[in-house]
Amino acid sequence: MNVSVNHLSFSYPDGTRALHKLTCQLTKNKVAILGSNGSGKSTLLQHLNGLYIPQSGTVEINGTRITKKNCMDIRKKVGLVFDHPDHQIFAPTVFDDIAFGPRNKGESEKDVARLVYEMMDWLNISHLQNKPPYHLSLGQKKKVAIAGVLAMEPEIILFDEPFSGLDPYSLDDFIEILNRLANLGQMVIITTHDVDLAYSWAEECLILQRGKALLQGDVHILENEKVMAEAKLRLPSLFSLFKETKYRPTNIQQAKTLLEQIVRKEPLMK
Ligand SMILES: Nc1ncnc2c1ncn2[C@@H]1O[C@H](COP(=O)(O)OP(=O)(O)OP(=O)(O)O)[C@@H](O)[C@H]1O
Repeated sequence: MNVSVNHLSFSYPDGTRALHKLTCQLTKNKVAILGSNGSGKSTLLQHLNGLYIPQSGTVEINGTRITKKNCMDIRKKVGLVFDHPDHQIFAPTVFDDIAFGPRNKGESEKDVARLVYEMMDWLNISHLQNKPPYHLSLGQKKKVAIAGVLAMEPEIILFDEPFSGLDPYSLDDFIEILNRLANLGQMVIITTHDVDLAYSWAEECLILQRGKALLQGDVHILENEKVMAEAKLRLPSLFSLFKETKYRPTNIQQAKTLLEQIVRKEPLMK
C-alpha cells in the first residue's frame, strides 16, 4: 500500500487554510498522524478517502491520483471511521447499519448477510444486531461504525481519533482490533493526540503543524524535542524516562524487560 501526498493545499469556504503544501509518503501498515488541535489531521484524512478533492497539489492511493471522477471508487477502497460514531450511524438497527455499505455497493442480500455476520462476529457485537444504534454505549457505537466500514472491504482504513472517550479496557480492545487489521495486511492510519500510544503502536508517524508536514519517519521522530515543541506535542513518557540512558524502549513491555535486566546486573539497594 502506498499513500502519496504532494504539495496538498486546502482552504474551507470561510477562508480557513487547513492544509498548506503538505507532502508525505506513507507505506507502512500502522501509521499515526499527530498534531495539535486544528493542525489539519481530519482534513487530511478526508482527502485520503476522496471526501475532499485537492484544491491544489495531489493525493495518490497506490499510484492512482484522486480526482472528482474517481473519488467514489476511492471511497470504496479507503474507508474512513469518523471520530464521533454518531456521524456515520443512522439505520434503525445495528444489522441494517452495517449492511448499508454492501447493499449500496449492489451486493446480493445473501452476501450482505454473510458480510454483516462476519463483521459482527469479528468485533464481538453479534448480540447487538437488533438494537437501535442510538441506544448503544460510545465504545459499542464505535465498533458498529468500524464494522460498517469494514463491511465495504476497504484496502486502507482511516480512523479519526479512534481512542477518544474510551475506558482503558475498551482502549485495549480497540488497539487489538487495529493490530488484527494491520496483521491481515490492511494499511491502518489513525490520527491521535496520544503521543505515548503512537510511540508504542505505530510503524510510521507523521507530525503536522498548521496544515504542514513537520516531520515523518519511524516512532523515533517523536523524540525530536525541537519538532515536538514546535508541533505543541509533549515527548513520549518512556523517552523522557530513559532519555539520559542509551536505551530507547518504545513500549511498557520493552521497558520492563530492560529494567529487569538492569536490576539483575545491579541489584537495587534495600
Ligand atoms: N468545516 C469547516 N469550516 C471551516 N473551517 C474548518 C472546517 N473544518 C475544519 N476547519 C478548520 O480547519 C483547520 C484544520 O482542522 P482539522 O479539523 O483538520 O484539524 P485537526 O488537526 O483534526 O484538529 P483536532 O485535533 O482538534 O481534531 C482548523 O483551523 C479548523 O478550524
